[in-house]
Amino acid sequence: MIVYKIGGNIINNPATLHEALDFIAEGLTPSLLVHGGGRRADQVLSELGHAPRMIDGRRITDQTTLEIVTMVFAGSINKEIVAQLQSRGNNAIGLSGADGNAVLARKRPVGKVDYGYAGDVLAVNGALLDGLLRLGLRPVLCPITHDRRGQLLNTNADTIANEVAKALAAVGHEVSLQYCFELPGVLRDINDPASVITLLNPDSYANYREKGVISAGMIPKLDNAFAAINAGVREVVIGNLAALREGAGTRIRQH
Ligand SMILES: Nc1ncnc2c1ncn2[C@@H]1O[C@H](COP(=O)(O)OP(=O)(O)O)[C@@H](O)[C@H]1O
Ligand SMILES: CC(=O)N[C@@H](CCC(=O)OP(=O)(O)O)C(=O)O
Repeated sequence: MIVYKIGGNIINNPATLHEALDFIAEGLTPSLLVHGGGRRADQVLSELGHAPRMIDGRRITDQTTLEIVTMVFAGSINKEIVAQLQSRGNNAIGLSGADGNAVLARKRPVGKVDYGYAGDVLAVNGALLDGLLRLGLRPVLCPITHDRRGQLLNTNADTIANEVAKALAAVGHEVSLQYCFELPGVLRDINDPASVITLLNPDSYANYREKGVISAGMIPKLDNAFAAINAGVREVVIGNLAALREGAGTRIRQH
């Protein structure tokens, strides 16, 4: 089983989005899709005069931001992707974390940083996702979660992908988690697409992070990737569409 995650830069470029959806729709292995859309949310927030704020790749989500990102992630992006998959013969079904209690979260406690309405995942409804897959549906999850007390929350999409992969691994599936973004992998030099780090383990990750080689949105992506591997997900691959097609990109190892 494959859990695909497509990120903000893929979604913002119609050509790459269509290419990614072609690739996902063609696959014969059962799969789920988790999407982000951080770039689109940034644009809409700015257009509405509400400046986006991020720390370490995670959004500070105040009440107005939550309302806007819900419209963007659970509304337009999720429904556009579902409609595009339908046009490719895939019976896709769009879900926020509140739908079918797919992803239960709790508001992140205020620590050094107050992230506002950011959700930390408590549980993924693996039985629901498994059931939808058995019906021949392709679940498409957006990064809006809920706390079961009526509060919607904003959760990093990489985290959702990782939690979904872990939940499916926990019910006995062999899961490959594939993060599709705009670069051919994690790079030693962000300006050199040929500098792909083909294998990362916790030590080399810590080292690259210390040197500032790995930063911004790549930090939650890799934190999640290591958490997934430690929880029984068979493989995690990070790369662009070409890399994923060829089995290239960056692979995450436990040691
Ligand atoms: N060493 C690195 N290699 C590749 N990308 C990196 C690296 N360090 C930081 N990044 C940044 O991480 C970003 C990917 O994270 P993010 O924007 O959250 O991804 P997504 O497109 O999946 O939403 C890249 O666009 C890049 O700017
Ligand atoms: C809490 C938090 O940071 N949520 C993310 C959810 C979207 C996301 O993760 O989108 P990408 O995959 O495109 O980065 C955000 O609001 O941007």
